[in-house]
Amino acid sequence: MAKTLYEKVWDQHVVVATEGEAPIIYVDRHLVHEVTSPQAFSGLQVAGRNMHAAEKTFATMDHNTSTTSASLDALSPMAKTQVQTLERNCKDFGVRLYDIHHKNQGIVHVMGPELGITLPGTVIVCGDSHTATHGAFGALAFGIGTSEVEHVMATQTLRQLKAKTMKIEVRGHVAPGITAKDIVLAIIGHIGMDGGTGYVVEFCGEAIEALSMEGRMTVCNMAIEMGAKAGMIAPDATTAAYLKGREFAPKGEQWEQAIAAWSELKTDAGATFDATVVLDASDIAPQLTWGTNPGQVVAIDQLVPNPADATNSTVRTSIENALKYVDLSAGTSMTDVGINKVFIGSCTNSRIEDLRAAAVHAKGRKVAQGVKAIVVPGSGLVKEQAEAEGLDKIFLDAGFEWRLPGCSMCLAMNDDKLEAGDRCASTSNRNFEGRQGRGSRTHLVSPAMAAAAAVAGHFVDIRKPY
Ligand SMILES: CC(C)[C@H](C(=O)O)[C@@H](O)C(=O)O
Ligand code: SF4
Repeated sequence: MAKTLYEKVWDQHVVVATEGEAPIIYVDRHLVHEVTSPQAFSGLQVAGRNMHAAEKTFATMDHNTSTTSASLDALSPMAKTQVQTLERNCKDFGVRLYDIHHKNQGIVHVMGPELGITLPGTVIVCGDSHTATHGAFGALAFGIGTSEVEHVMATQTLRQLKAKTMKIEVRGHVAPGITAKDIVLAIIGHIGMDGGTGYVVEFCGEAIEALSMEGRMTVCNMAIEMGAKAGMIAPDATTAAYLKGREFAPKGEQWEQAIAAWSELKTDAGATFDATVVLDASDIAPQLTWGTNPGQVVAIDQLVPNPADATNSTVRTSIENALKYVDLSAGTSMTDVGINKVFIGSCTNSRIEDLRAAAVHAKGRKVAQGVKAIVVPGSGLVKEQAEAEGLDKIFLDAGFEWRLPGCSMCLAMNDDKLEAGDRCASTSNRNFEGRQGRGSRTHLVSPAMAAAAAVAGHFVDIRKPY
């Protein structure tokens, strides 16, 4: 029977399927960070259990670490406790840890792929919703809750219901300057913030195939922002080229075997999806959110929407509420919206390609007066590479701050927070009320759009001179 990519990976991982019960699936890789692991580790401790396969678990510190100092003393008491607890737990249970002094430390969804921990056809879980990122490699990757983290630690398996399947095809090619972030924001604008609920989404089509692995990760990262359980992209030559030679990727004969196995990881002709969405890539302009969820998005040459144009009263109310919170008036041109903060980073857009795209707009320019802009590489390796390419210098010369890796301003869980009333051009993935700091406003954009906003002081259409 013809199968989708998801069904193939799923079938290869079912360990127990009992009639009337959710199946149990095998987990190949478990990623861990300091925020969602303490209770899971202590659950094991209390039960006197060991980890089933500690070597398949990889830990990093990212959410509440400091991006200005690699010293524990720079952390708040709560953050310090979480970081130290992770350190102790990893030691006690024999888990490999990339701590704040390690050169591979970074955001869990940046660090995993770049070390080759993320591989096609695997099941990857982490106590973090943006685990969907790893689906860019044709892995089935999704976030789990803390009690499930403990279950995976103890058994290397997980009880899971099978999801429905959705195909999102982006046909044709994007115009120059249009990035993966614009593609995924356009998709969310099209299907809505809950359009993917209950589904594992497979992204496909020429525009997706044309993306680098960095771009594919950006797209899958935001699968969760359309409500999907996971996002997947079939592995191909781009995937293999990215993985070759990475620390935990297969080597020698095993590499050859892996390549052969990965070539099977695609949706068969004739396989059916429960839902299909088709977009035309050439219609996609630079995107930015205006509201308080990622589906409240427009193209840069559009206006802030008018609640009066809403199709029903629920939509009207949500537009009204969002406009009130973000303090924008209907009909305002998006290019007239000024910002005072810029955040280039997060597991959506902090990889080398993202920093290169931002640097193009920073080069030889200056951050506008009154704007504070920070660039936060996603990992130690990204930072190292960016510095080798001189990107740090470009940013610093332009007046951006160049920081240490971490989640940073994505979520207001560390020192990098926005203040009430701040308006931020952010390359992250969530823009709900207070996400980057109480009373702050977030506009989600691509790295190029964020850097351009930093130098202009307001949003600009990067397709034209500004
Ligand atoms: C802290 C963590 C549980 C959370 C998540 O799961 O997504 C965070 O990474 C986020 O982006 O809000
Ligand atoms: S960068 Fe943001 S979205 Fe990604 S894991 Fe960290 S907090 Fe979550």
